[in-house]
Amino acid sequence: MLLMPTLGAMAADVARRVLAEPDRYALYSDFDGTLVEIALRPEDVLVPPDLPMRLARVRAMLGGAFALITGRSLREIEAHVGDAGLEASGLHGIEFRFDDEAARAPAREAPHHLIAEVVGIVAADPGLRLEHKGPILAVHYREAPAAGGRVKIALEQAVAALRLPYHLKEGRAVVEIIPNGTSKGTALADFMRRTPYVGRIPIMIGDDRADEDAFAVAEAAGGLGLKVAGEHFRGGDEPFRNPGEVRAFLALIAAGPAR
Ligand SMILES: O=P(O)(O)OC[C@H]1O[C@H](O[C@H]2O[C@H](CO)[C@@H](O)[C@H](O)[C@H]2O)[C@H](O)[C@@H](O)[C@@H]1O
Repeated sequence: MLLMPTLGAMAADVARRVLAEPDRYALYSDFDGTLVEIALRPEDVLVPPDLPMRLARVRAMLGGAFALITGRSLREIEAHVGDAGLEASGLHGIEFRFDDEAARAPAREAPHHLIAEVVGIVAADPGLRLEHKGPILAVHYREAPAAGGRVKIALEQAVAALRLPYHLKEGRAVVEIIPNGTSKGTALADFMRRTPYVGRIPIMIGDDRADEDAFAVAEAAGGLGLKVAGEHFRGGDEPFRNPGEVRAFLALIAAGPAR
């Protein structure tokens, strides 16, 4: 028998509404901290073996209107969940994969002088880790929690001194340097203009600061931003208490309406 966490009232209500009228809704989900539990290092995340199949079923239930919106690269996401037939945006709105077209070419690499500065900052502080994602540089301090404040200041100073069109986005024990112009909000807006997402009520699920940009776009369009509790959202009233509950919510939708 499959043991699933009990869903909170709000998540259960949203699942009921989606199952009653699947053609009215478009669902979007973040990956880390939302579909999978946070791990010490990005490469350590554990993906439940049935997750890719569940994601594909949710997509089928919603007539295709289900996409991942993540800060990871699409290559990384595929390494973890396969392609699961999913449409997705990676790198905070820089990359996309749609069914009807090849992945858009990733944006240019971060400039060499920025990379050199950031490599220096990371090398000076034991426990920091640089995740080089092409256009985006992410500095992780999960293994050196006390370094978070000074890392942010050092990265801010580097971007300002080099006068680059980049901004910082703080995440869960990470600070990312991201080219200006895209976010998870622009990614969600991009999906909302396309078939089959267009005209549907958007529901975004996420656990982090970057997801708030997508929540704002979803809510402005009459939809919902559903928070997952963790280091960032800690109000105690989040619709999801952990990624296990998100997976249970998706499993309910994947199973379809009770007959
Ligand atoms: O948008 P997401 O799918 O939530 O991705 C956000 C960032 O997630 C990854 O870092 C986070 O998860 C790691 C694994 O659990 C954890 O070790 C780290 O502390 C978290 O910040 C990923 O490495 C980043 O590239 C993503 O932007």
